[in-house]
Amino acid sequence: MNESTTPCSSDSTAPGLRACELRSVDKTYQQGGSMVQALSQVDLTIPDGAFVSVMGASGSGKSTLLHLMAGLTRPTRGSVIIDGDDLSQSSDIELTRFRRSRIGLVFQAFNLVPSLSAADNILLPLMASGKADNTEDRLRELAETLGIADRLDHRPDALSGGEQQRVAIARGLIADPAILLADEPTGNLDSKTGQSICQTLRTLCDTQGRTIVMVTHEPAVAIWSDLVIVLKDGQIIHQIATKDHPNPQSLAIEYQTTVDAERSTTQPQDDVTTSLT
Ligand SMILES: Nc1ncnc2c1ncn2[C@@H]1O[C@H](COP(=O)(O)OP(=O)(O)OP(=O)(O)O)[C@@H](O)[C@H]1O
Repeated sequence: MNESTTPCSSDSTAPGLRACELRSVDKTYQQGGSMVQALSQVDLTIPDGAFVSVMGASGSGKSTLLHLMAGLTRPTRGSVIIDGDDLSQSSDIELTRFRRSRIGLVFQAFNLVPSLSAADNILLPLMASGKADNTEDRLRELAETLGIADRLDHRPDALSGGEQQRVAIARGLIADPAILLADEPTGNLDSKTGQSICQTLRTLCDTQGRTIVMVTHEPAVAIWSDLVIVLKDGQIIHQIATKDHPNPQSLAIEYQTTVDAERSTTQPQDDVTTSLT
């Protein structure tokens, strides 16, 4: 199964509006004397307001896909269009400006500044672009939505892992970005805290129409999204509508069946190891 075009769509999204479009994207890295093809001929459209997960084995290209959407790297070939801007045509300065104003980034390791309060960490992207004036209402509103209104004066080391990730999500949203990109946002959290972060992301999508793209290895995390994109060897091999799955186990079975079917076309069944990571 190898779908050349993958139009993600979800019942909860408005038709026609596109937050993100990748057209015939290749990404090649130079590694020593050889080239590594991290992504190959990726076509993907993510509608405004969709919550999409990206799953795949280690090295399948998930982070590369996210980094391209964030403007952290450029495609070797093809176009990456975010909120109407073609990033492959942008200069370095334009890309930096784009990242600050149009992209929210959330990482597994939170990446908060230890010496700053939660409030200042959240406001950091606005400070960097000189737009931190009159942000008190926006800061309060976001902190209340994320359940950290009473933690704003604390530094990161006085916050739990879940609270730190909520601060990181608030920082990602403070500039009202076109897309929130999350790279394994629950990877450093216990499963209960991880589930509450997933629930918060779901609520942000449902109540504020946020477009979210999240890399995860966990079916129990991916089930919160609308659609799961499955990557293998730099190609999108399948998409899974989560509404077809009553629980993470059922989603895991479709994911694994897809990956195993791809494997069986390239190697004997006896060699197949079944792992979600
Ligand atoms: N900066 C880089 N230089 C050279 N090769 C790279 C670079 N970044 C990624 N790669 C290679 O590109 C391929 C895809 O990597 P990528 O990090 O996107 O995969 P991934 O699915 O996110 O993996 P993981 O789940 O382990 O984080 C891998 O073969 C990786 O070694």
